[in-house]
Amino acid sequence: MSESHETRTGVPYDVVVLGAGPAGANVADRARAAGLSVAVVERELVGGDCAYWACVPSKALLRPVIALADARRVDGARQAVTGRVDADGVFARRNRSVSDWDDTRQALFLKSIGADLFRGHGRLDGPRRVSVTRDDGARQILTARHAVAIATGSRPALPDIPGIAEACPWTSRQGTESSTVPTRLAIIGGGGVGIEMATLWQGLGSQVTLLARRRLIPRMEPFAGELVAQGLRESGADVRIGVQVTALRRPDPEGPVTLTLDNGGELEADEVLCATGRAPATGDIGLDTVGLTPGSWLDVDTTCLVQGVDGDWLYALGDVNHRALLTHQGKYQARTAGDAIGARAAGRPLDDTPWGDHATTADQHAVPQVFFSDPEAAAVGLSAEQAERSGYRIKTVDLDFNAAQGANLYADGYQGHARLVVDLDREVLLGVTFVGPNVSELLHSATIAVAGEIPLKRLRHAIPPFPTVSEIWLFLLATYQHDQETP
Ligand SMILES: Cc1cc2nc3c(=O)[nH]c(=O)nc-3n(C[C@H](O)[C@H](O)[C@H](O)COP(=O)(O)OP(=O)(O)OC[C@H]3O[C@@H](n4cnc5c(N)ncnc54)[C@H](O)[C@@H]3O)c2cc1C
Ligand SMILES: NC(=O)c1ccc[n+]([C@@H]2O[C@H](COP(=O)([O-])OP(=O)(O)OC[C@H]3O[C@@H](n4cnc5c(N)ncnc54)[C@H](O)[C@@H]3O)[C@@H](O)[C@H]2O)c1
Repeated sequence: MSESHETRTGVPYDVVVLGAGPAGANVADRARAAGLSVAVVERELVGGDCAYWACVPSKALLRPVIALADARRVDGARQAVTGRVDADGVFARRNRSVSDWDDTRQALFLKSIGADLFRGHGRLDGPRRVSVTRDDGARQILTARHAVAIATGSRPALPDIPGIAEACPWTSRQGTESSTVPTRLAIIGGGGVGIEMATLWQGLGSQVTLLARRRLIPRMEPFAGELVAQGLRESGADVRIGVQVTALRRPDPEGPVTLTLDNGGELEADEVLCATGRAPATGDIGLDTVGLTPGSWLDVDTTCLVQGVDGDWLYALGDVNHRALLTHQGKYQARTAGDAIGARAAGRPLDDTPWGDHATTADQHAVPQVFFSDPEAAAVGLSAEQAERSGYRIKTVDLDFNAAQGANLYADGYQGHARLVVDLDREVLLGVTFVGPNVSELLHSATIAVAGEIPLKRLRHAIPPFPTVSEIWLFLLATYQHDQETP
């Protein structure tokens, strides 16, 4: 074996973290705060997909598109907006937001907390051991006295459509890193990636066609997808719902791509973007060496311990456990698991009862999510359908936002809709959904109400300031009270 392929064995740590995305960095931080030594293994960029190819660049790209649309909704401002979005300016903003895909600052964060960074591909090598293979082939073994935390995230899942390889489709990677605006962009999939990509590329000047098998953003209330589809159509996008792509053709790699549709039609585009979900990044991380199935999502308990592995040492956080594929939930899991690792290492008892210090209870009851489309769609907790399926006795309260004067002052003819899902037995909120301009900033109030299980009688005393978009709370709660009092 050559010098560069030498295997150095047994560098000992308390905790080894696989993957330095938001989940990995946060578990490292909490484990260090508990006084444990920590190694973090990263094969690409410290910061993960979120920082370079997902949340951060997509929101940096979307913000100018939505800022312009917001200005056009206000008489007086509208007249001052005469041009289109400047794509080069938007790309420059995106490049700054991802530090030109340079992770120096994020790596310095790991250094500042006292974690050691190992660059290379990490794999489990039996219980409590991780091998790291560098790009030059050198291999090193790290051992973990207390815990290994898998935070390797997810990757785009491509659909099994004939011609997919020849078509060289974009995924969210190209959708967030491209600095070229395709003249015609076809997007397959109507989930979060599909609607955000449609909003931003239509805003940047592409002619977008969004193809969805079912309704848009189907995990939210049905009205959310309907209003987002309406907004996309008003911006000029072609939104087709109930359509399947059955084949793709791109005979000339430099030429256009043709999509065959199940309704017999064809569609030609310059690029096609697959926004068809995610697969776990667990195919090549040595799961078989600890008795787990490579390529599977990792099932975890409330402290994020992986199920089916003996000895309380293997944790999985973030996308890889498939609980909620969101940065803020991954970070929450990582903080909770980091504290649990610290407690177990010190022999302290855990509080893993619901809402305890070492329980990720919010993953089950109060996951907030915002889609930064135009209008924005924001929801926390259960939709009415999910609540009914879970056996709750519920009442829904629905209102258009124009009930609130604050909304009408925020935007002329503010269009949006809100829904409360009330648990009638306890009179607390199970879920809240808002759709409309800038509702993203309303959502945390709803998350506090849902996670805090605040009785509606008390919530009535939380007065929204006049005249803000938040006034919608006043009208929603008054409507509920009126309906309860009216026989
Ligand atoms: C287009 C898009 C937009 C999104 N927008 C939002 C949003 O606005 N808000 C939100 O909350 N969520 C958003 N998400 C979801 C969010 O990006 C993920 O939930 C989040 O990135 C998950 O964090 P993570 O730490 O689990 O994984 P990641 O961020 O994927 O990080 C995993 C890290 O592990 C590394 N790694 C993988 N395998 C190995 C290995 N074997 N060895 C060493 N390192 C390895 C990877 O290189 C990567 O750096 C978006 C997703 C997409 C695709
Ligand atoms: N702002 C945000 O919070 C945000 C934004 C984007 C993505 N995300 C997260 O990233 C994850 C991935 O997003 P996503 O939109 O890729 O996945 P998704 O699972 O949310 O949506 C994928 C959609 O593609 C459809 N689909 C799958 N195969 C298809 C096929 N062959 N043909 C047509 N449609 C097909 C599915 O029915 C589904 O509606 C999600 O879990 C989401 O929560 C979050």
